[in-house]
Amino acid sequence: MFLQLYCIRNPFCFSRKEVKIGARQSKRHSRNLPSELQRAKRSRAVSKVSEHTMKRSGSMLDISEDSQHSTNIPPPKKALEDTPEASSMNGSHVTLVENLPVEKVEQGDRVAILDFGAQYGKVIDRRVRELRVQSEMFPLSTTARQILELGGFKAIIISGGPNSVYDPNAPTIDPEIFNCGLPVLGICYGFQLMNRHNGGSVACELIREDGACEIRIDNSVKLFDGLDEVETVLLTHGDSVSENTVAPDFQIIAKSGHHVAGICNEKRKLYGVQFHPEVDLTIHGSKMFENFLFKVAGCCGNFTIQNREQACIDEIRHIVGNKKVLVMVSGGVDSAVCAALLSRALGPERVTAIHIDNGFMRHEESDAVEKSLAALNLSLHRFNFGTTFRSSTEHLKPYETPLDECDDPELKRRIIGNTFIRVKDAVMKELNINHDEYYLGQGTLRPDLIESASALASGHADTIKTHHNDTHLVRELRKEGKVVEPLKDFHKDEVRELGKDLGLPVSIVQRHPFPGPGLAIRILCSSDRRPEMCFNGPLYTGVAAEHMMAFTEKYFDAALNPSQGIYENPVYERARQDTLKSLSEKDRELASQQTFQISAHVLPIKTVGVQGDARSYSYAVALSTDERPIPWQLLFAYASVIPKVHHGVNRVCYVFGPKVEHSIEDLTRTFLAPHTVTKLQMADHVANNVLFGRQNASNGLVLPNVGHKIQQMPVVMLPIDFDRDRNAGGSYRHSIVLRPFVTSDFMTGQAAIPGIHLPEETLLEMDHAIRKEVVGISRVLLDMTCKPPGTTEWE
Ligand SMILES: Nc1ncnc2c1ncn2[C@@H]1O[C@H](COP(=O)(O)OP(=O)(O)OP(=O)(O)O)[C@@H](O)[C@H]1O
Ligand SMILES: O=c1[nH]c(=O)c2[nH+]cn([C@@H]3O[C@H](COP(=O)(O)O)[C@@H](O)[C@H]3O)c2[nH]1
Ligand SMILES: NC(=O)CC[C@H](N)C(=O)O
Ligand SMILES: [Mg+2]
Repeated sequence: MFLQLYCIRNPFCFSRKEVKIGARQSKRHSRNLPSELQRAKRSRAVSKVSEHTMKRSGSMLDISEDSQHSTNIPPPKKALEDTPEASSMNGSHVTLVENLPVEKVEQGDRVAILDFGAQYGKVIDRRVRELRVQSEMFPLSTTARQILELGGFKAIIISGGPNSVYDPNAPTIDPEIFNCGLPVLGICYGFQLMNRHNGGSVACELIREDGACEIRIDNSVKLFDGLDEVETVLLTHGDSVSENTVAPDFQIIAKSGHHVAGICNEKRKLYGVQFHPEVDLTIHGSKMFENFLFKVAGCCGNFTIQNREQACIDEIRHIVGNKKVLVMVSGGVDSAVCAALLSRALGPERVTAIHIDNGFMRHEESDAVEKSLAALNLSLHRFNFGTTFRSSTEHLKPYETPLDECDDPELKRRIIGNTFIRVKDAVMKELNINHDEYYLGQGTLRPDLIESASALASGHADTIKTHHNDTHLVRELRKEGKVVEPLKDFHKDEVRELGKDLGLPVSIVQRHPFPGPGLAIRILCSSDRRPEMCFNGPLYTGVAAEHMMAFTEKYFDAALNPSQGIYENPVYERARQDTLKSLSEKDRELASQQTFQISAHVLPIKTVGVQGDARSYSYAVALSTDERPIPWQLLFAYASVIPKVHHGVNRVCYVFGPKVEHSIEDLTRTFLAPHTVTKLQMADHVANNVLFGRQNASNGLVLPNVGHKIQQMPVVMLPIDFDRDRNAGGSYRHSIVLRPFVTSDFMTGQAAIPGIHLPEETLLEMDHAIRKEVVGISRVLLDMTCKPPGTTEWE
């Protein structure tokens, strides 16, 4: 089939290309849980409570700026019974200090995890424990001797990390780890360390890989026993090992294109994988851990998992003693579960809940939150501090930019997080709460801490973004021992399970998350009308945008037109293969009768992403086409491939409507002004009404409620007018990005694909309804990016 592709960004418009596209075979398997674990899951007997009935009493408080409500609540609930037979996972803690304050444990097999600052270090720990093997996380400086002296360890797992092993200052490992006789599994950075320390080398390559990819494996080795020859795995790396840089005495056991994706020395029981078996996007990751733990390391899986609910309650009682807790509740599942646990542990009379409307909530969100939390029987006070948040500044900076003049996403986050704490202090004063008698309760989860690079989660992680519940002021409070966060070792799916066990209503437990900083981060601000585009990265150091587009052209040539001669280069060949594989038979057939015209524009905005366990802040690409039906398979294939070859790009979107004709050279000046927030509130409201089937479609039909098919849908505002009159002055219009997202734990995930995860008509209706009902909208876009390389949120 032939495709005509335009890649356009001022003034480097590409010529028309005629190109060929092939077919995709994609395969998904469900995880193979070991039968023991499945039995454990089935037999999980956790005490249930019936839903509370709401009793309201109490007075209105009078301290907020706009409005406030107070709901004082009912009699203590029966404390949760111990359920020794219950088997839910026990959380673990990272050993933070460098000199191993770990007790010798006599019974059971254990696995040591060396933490090199991975985003997924605690996910490794979780997978091991799910297989009923105890695991312990250690700092990267831990030596083989220390591990052997502690005793009981049957294997070592080395995590990924944000660094490059060849950097002079990169964290390194005790080489004896590879000679101490214990089986070792190195993951990503851990694999790269293993290869380098055993005589191989690692280099930064032209093509990086972020997202789910198909690799070929040698399933005759123990690690891959029982798996298919082609497996879907998550890769996220810029450094690679190639065939001729593998350590001597190691065999290649997996390949991703021309990159080596796995090595082993079976005799020494050393295995290294470039991909991440611990995350959901590696379809058979659990099976690989099972093979490593049981077939390679000989663990017996006899670890008894403690009742996690009871562990949380014990922790709360231990920290709080006979004092009280002021718990911050957003209406989301984490804080609701946290509040329910506090209430069980301490009795509701010792728990006060506050909900703060920071001015960046969704349309009428705080009303809905108050109603939904009624089911929790809490003493709930609601306050509105919109004006305070908007004018708040970062107190650590010498210059003070108020939030509503900020365009730096990290600065916005820090201001918002610290303002939450200052506002909480004002609320305590108003409620006559004595600081000495109260702890602060927060529904902080593992991903919040890991993404904020908290020492509570890892010693060496990169800051992807500062979550509002882990800013400087929160950390100060933690140091004083004034914070209680019982869910800090949980992931979202585990919190939901716990919430269900606690008897919380489905409406709360299954609610889509909403970030604390809310719409403030989802509005991409711009103080500059004419942004400079500057690509910094391995490929673009010191090189201007036109070079990037020239590279794009070359890449698209390589991907789609193999007959032009430059394609012996394995990088281009891999890119071409990836694109070809991503097309279904049907699309290929359709494509063979048609000519596609797709434009690619690099947008002059950067957003936060997570690549190779590190933060990225890179450009977004917008694809558009006049082809109908919309060639989704092809568009999603580009979305996966473009960031691999353009290290300056971490997101790819589709622009609904006609093909974008002009390059985007200027931005709509945008700040967090009230009318801007209202505009996004409206767009978000309209999009969610369509998603949850609450609104008639433009053709009069009621679309089905499909909200449960995805886990979240950030609705984001871009300071871009795609079709503005180029002779006029600046535009006031914005565009809206829809980010429907499919995930279980939010550590990794994928963009919802029209026709697979969500009906296409739902998305088309969202586009139509937003443009019809919200004034000043240019275009609606669909984010097609996996996490990694993009995050769930845009900012
Ligand atoms: N508007 C708010 N008022 C009071 N506390 C808040 C607010 N927003 C967030 N928080 C606090 O920050 C914590 C982290 O927020 P986060 O959004 O991750 O969790 P959540 O809102 O409880 O659940 P979800 O992730 O499902 O939205 C919350 O558990 C809560 O303690
Ligand atoms: O309470 C929060 N405070 C924050 O600062 C924050 N940032 C991201 N999120 C939510 O976390 C999940 C993962 O988001 P990302 O993929 O964008 O990192 C998604 O569900 C996000 O909505 C936040 N929640
Ligand atoms: N996820 C990782 O461990 C990444 C390792 C290294 N930083 C890379 O990009 O290759
Ligand atoms: Mg939330």
